Amino acid sequence: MNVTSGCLSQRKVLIIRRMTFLAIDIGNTRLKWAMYEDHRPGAALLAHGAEFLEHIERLAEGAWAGLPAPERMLGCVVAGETARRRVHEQIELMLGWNLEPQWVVPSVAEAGVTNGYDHPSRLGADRWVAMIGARHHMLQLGKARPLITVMVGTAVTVDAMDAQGHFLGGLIIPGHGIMLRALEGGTAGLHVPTGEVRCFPKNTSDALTSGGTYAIAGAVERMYQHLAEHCGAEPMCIMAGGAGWKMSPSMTRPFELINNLIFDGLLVMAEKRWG
Ligand SMILES: Nc1ncnc2c1ncn2[C@@H]1O[C@H](COP(=O)(O)OP(=O)(O)OP(=O)(O)O)[C@@H](O)[C@H]1O
Ligand SMILES: CC(C)(CO)[C@@H](O)C(=O)NCCC(=O)O
Ligand SMILES: [K+]
Repeated sequence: MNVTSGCLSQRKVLIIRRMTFLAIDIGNTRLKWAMYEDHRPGAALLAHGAEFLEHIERLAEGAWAGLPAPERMLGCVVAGETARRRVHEQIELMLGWNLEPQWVVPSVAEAGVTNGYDHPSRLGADRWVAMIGARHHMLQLGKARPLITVMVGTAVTVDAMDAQGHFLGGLIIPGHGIMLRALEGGTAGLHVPTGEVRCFPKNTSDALTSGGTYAIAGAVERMYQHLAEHCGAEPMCIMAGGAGWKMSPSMTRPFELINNLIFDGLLVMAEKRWG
């Protein structure tokens, strides 16, 4: 009898403390989502997935069907108002989900990071969230240093923060895919298969693939130099994005590859918002 009631009350506590959290990242090409057991860094991942933007309408009947109802949701969107509205529609279709969707708007300061952009709210929400996630990672690993956050996706961004967590500014460059498509579209004779990254490319395929890769690696190297000189200290570098690993062999400085940087940033922000 005692044992049974003990189990029951334990179960009750578990149910009360459940704060399931849905994180959504609407990028330039794909929507990525992740369901966590709680809205704090390190929370257990319950489920995750990705959909091309043209397939957002599949979410409610597809990947989200059968998921536990999230208690809260925080998202990050760079794909524009229409994509955001289409996601709201999917959330509304979910039976039993009673969510007030919240979306990150870059501000002057959040979660220990300050924003040096001329117009702070015009900074891409993905860059803001990634920097907050990256700084959280750095502080967990050790002491505060200048920090470069690189995101390798449809576009590439290289963002610099000083050791105090002030965002100094950053670079936006075309992603590898856009660079190659621009060359294919803008020249008469460049239609070749993907090549290898080489120091001295001797065919068109290798020349294009290496050119794109070293354009990205070179931008990171330059930002590293700017930030090291500005701060008088060696920066740490954190790299994220689906194609980050492809850049690894071509990078010139030590860096850390982090898989779910945007989700990590959203978890940090969610904990600050909701405790
Ligand atoms: N060898 C490579 N080196 C660097 N980048 C690459 C390479 N191959 C592909 N990419 C880039 O990686 C991108 C895919 O990365 P990822 O999956 O993070 O992006 P996505 O989810 O499609 O983009 P977004 O988050 O902007 O929606 C492609 O768009 C391409 O530009
Ligand atoms: C630069 C991208 C496209 C990278 O995803 C995104 O962060 C964005 O749309 N930014 C808005 C412009 C800016 O950050 O200055
Ligand atoms: K609903």
